[in-house]
Amino acid sequence: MTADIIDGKAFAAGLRARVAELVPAFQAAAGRVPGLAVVLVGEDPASAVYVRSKGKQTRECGMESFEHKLPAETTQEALIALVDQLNADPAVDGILVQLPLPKHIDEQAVLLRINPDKDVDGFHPVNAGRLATGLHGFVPCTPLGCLMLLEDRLGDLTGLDAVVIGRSNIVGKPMAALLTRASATVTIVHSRTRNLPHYLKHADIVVAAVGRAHFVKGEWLKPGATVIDVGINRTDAGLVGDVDFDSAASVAGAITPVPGGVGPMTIACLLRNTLVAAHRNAGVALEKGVI
Ligand SMILES: Nc1nc(=O)c2c([nH]1)NC[C@@H]1CN(c3ccc(C(=O)N[C@@H](CCC(=O)O)C(=O)O)cc3)C=[N+]21
Repeated sequence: MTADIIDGKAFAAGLRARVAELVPAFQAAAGRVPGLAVVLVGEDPASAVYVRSKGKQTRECGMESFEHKLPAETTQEALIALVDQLNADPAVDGILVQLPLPKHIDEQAVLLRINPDKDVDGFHPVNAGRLATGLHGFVPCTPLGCLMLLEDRLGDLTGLDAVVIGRSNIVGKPMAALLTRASATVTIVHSRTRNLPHYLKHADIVVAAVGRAHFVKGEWLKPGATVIDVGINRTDAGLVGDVDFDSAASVAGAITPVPGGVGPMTIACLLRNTLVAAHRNAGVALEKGVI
């Protein structure tokens, strides 16, 4: 193995510490701490683990966590009524409705109901539009975390060739928008791309978000590439990414592990977005670039 391991877990801990440092000044100015509401519908065990860990890390940063656990048979109307209640609650700065939702609920209808200024996931079309047009808004946490790791490793990304594998609204598309904003040259490839290795051969940066275990092979990579693995695939061998780690690590210059790479950054960026939301919602200034 020749690649450096990008320690997302350590970077995320540092980001959470910076969030925690900024909470007291907000509290002094606003007379309250930032609040994050997390809504979980149903009993999916993996989702329950994430929600617990979000609540714990929110409190550890000195912010308030409001956890709403609803039964799997909750109606869309009842869920939307809860979103309305959270939209109207001045103690709630950020709202996260854990995905996926049960089949009988229209996910888009629920996400559309969240006040875009409390949409710390950045999933509302208004925030997708703000990102696409260069306005202030909320950027989805996973791609934001990936960008932070890339800039920490590479500094200025101007002119670098970046390939994003995957075109989801949650990762691929916002990742491409962020890299474009950072002046990288961006290619999006996906399941229907012909000759995917052809595109990877020139990529200085690869972000893999395909949802298929061990999909990206080391032999496809440009030597020295920086590889960000967004995959979380549960296999018999445990949690693995979308990148074939062993072969990739012998070609790449740097690579994120799974676990301990992008996953912890997602939650840290959620707390970061909640802190930013609180400042905006309360009209308290936050120094530019401080977080
Ligand atoms: N509205 C919404 N927003 C989300 O941000 C959201 C969601 N729904 N639904 C599910 C996905 C998944 N997700 C992860 C967060 C942290 C880790 C994480 O910390 N992973 C650890 C390992 C955790 C483990 O061992 O299972 C790691 O990679 O090191 C993973 C995945 C957020 N999601």
